[in-house]
Amino acid sequence: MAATSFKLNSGYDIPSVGLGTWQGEATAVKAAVAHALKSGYKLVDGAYCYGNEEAVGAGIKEALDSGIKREDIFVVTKIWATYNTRVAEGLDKSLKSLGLDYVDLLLIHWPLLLNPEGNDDKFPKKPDGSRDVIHGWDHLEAWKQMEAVVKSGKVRSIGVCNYSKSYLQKIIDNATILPAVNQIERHPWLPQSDITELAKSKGIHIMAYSPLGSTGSPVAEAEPVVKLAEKYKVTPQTILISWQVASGHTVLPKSVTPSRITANREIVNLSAEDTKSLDDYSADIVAKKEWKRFVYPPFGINFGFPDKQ
Ligand SMILES: NC(=O)C1=CN([C@@H]2O[C@H](COP(=O)(O)OP(=O)(O)OC[C@H]3O[C@@H](n4cnc5c(N)ncnc54)[C@H](OP(=O)(O)O)[C@@H]3O)[C@@H](O)[C@H]2O)C=CC1
Ligand SMILES: O=C[C@H](O)[C@@H](O)[C@@H](O)[C@H](O)C(=O)O
Repeated sequence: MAATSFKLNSGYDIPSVGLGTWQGEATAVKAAVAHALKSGYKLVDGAYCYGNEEAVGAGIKEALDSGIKREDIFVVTKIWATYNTRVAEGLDKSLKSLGLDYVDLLLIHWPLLLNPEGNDDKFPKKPDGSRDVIHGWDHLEAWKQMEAVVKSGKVRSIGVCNYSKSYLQKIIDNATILPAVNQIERHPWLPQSDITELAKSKGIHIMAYSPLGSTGSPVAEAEPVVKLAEKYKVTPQTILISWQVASGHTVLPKSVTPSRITANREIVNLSAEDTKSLDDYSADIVAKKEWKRFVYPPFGINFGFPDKQ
């Protein structure tokens, strides 16, 4: 039986599958969140910078009003890069938008600082149009503020996103509270095994984002994925999602299409042999440097990802 949840190092359980909400237009994402939670999803993944947290909150409210209990759902939000020196303030903005008094998991979205006094609350730009990055900022500062907000009772677990091996090691070496999670792009064309192995060795849970390859689910066309879909009589997307759960990761497929949202929760029990066949395909992609990273914003910073050196 495929895992329905995993235990975090914070002591809380995290569901194995959650609904992604990035790039979801307000009306569609409200309906998607309500449909997902009413159809059995237990986790919703959002972020301040997605600009749709009021709609996510409205979808959550619709589900709670239908009788679902707050303690039975797991809500994730992320501190955006303009708030990495104002974590408590960023958290309060998201809680207000979501209409909640706590979130289950708060994440640092990217380990850099965008100018908090810049010309835009989310995406400040320099006169030349490039992103207004404050260079020389130490991401440990944000982590210390994350550790502080846990005491507020507004957050149950804290973690990071997009931390490469070197960035994660720096947190591991200096943290009072270890991250519960590292949320990273992960699919067969970008397994990020170096980061995954370090995280697992320290009890840090991996959440796989863009598991389908983001918009248009391009990774669903990978031949080994298509073959396994035929074998298990499911869609390639179901194979991609099930592979993550079989690997011990929480997976965050995004959809605003009700039928797809329902389908994305159907996890198949991949055999050890079939899981390994995808692992081997993925390792071969890396060996041939044919990796594909679909989410890499133009921050102009080297985060230490092997595929970006
Ligand atoms: N921490 C971070 O920096 C990041 C976090 N994330 C999180 O991960 C989530 C998922 O990643 P995301 O990049 O959105 O994309 P996904 O990899 O989840 O792919 C989403 C795309 O696949 C389509 N799709 C979804 N299910 C199916 C299906 N069953 N059959 C066919 N097509 C399907 C969707 O279409 P449609 O919606 O039209 O149905 C959409 O175009 C995000 O929404 C966000 O919550 C993502 C990126 C970065
Ligand atoms: O969470 C999804 C991604 O990280 C997204 O937040 C970024 O890609 C952002 O749109 C940006 O352009 O910097």
